Amino acid sequence: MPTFTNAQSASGAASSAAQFPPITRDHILNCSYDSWFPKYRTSCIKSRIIPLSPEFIEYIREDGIILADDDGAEPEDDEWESAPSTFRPPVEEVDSDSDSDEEDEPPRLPPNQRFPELHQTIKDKIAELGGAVAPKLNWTSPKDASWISPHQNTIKCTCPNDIYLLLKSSNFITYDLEHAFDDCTLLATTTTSNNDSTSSNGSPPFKPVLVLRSYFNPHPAMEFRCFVKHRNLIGISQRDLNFYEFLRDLRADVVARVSQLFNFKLRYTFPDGSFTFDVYIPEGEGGEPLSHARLIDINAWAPHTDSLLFDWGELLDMQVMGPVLGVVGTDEGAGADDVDEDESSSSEEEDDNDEDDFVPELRLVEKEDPSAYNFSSPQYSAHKLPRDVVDASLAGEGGMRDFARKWREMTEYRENIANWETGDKA
Ligand SMILES: Nc1ncnc2c1ncn2[C@@H]1O[C@H](COP(=O)(O)OP(=O)(O)OP(=O)(O)O)[C@@H](O)[C@H]1O
Ligand SMILES: [Mg+2]
Repeated sequence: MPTFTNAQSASGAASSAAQFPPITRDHILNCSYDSWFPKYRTSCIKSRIIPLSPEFIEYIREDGIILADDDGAEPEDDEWESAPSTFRPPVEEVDSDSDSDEEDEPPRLPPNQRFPELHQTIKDKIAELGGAVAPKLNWTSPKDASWISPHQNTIKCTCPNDIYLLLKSSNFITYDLEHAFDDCTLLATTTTSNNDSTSSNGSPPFKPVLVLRSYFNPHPAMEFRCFVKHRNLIGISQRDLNFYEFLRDLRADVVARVSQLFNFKLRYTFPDGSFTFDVYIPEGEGGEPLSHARLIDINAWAPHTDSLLFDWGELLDMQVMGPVLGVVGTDEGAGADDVDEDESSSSEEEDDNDEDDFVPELRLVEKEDPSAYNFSSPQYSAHKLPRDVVDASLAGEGGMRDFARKWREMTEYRENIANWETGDKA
């Protein structure tokens, strides 16, 4: 969900100056997976939504990574045995062996002891979804942490520990917990709080959920982000900003499949008139080049949503017709619920052939397009760790273990030097 400089499009820089209509907490909440998935279930990837307890959120937030120890995996050597389920990145923290004025914290328990029911539910849901899932929280997936995955640089998870490792290693996930409402320009009138993302008792001001989606191998060329303004589909952009020659021949089919999903499902039913949605379009069957578009995600019409090959400025300036017949109001201004269910269900199947429809522009990366080459660094590189870590993770469990040992030696060596220099020899 968040945009970060290295992941942004070449046009992204201009978006900061763009004038967005007021953004409310409802606009953001309407894009939370649990808000829209039940309504569009038949167009989505098979998913399960698991409400998260405060203990789980605390676990995700805290430093250090303690994984469950109930998966039956036996440590292979003594080094690993000394730290069977704990791997701590080098964060600033007090060494438990060193003298400290601070009170000793009680030892942290692994997830299977800390929130056993939730841990079991996650196991059960993974099994229900066929044994492999792609996780996310309400808005955001941990795609910046795929480097640490044991499943070849993907967000594929086959056990709860895979999920914990991804969630705890991801900076993007922190966005959901700490910054989800940062873009809001209108404060909630019914609460005394500002748009802080934590309430006075420290829990998020929304119902945190873990979303598990049945895992498949998406072809990145067939992922698109679609922009909706005043209930008109105005633009479609490739999500993966590489050049794919074969997409040229599929232009008309891509627009047709996206329009079909939009007109039949989303257009009059989504609570806001302006939003973006992400789709995946699988290969077709029976002579059809493409199958139905699947809804992957819905994102707010807000600066934190990456506009990819469009510029937010041009999307905001684009002139579209006013409210479409049968829809009451638009999302201009504070109101978010501008269509009710009765209206939406009656008009859902009727408008595929609206003659006055805005023709959406499909933007693809062209062969000589600087967008494809403008990235001096790969996506999410700002969130990656040193090459050593990546190599270690790619080398599988053994590689990570070896890396953990080297890391430990390195930090111990540094601590010894530091202690020695301050005269506090270890
Ligand atoms: N079920 C799935 N199986 C495999 N990969 C998936 C699945 N669902 C999503 N993905 C991959 O994960 C990527 C990110 O998913 P998603 O769009 O839900 O994350 P996000 O954090 O909301 O992204 P953004 O910040 O761009 O809005 C998708 O582009 C897709 O490549
Ligand atoms: Mg998203």
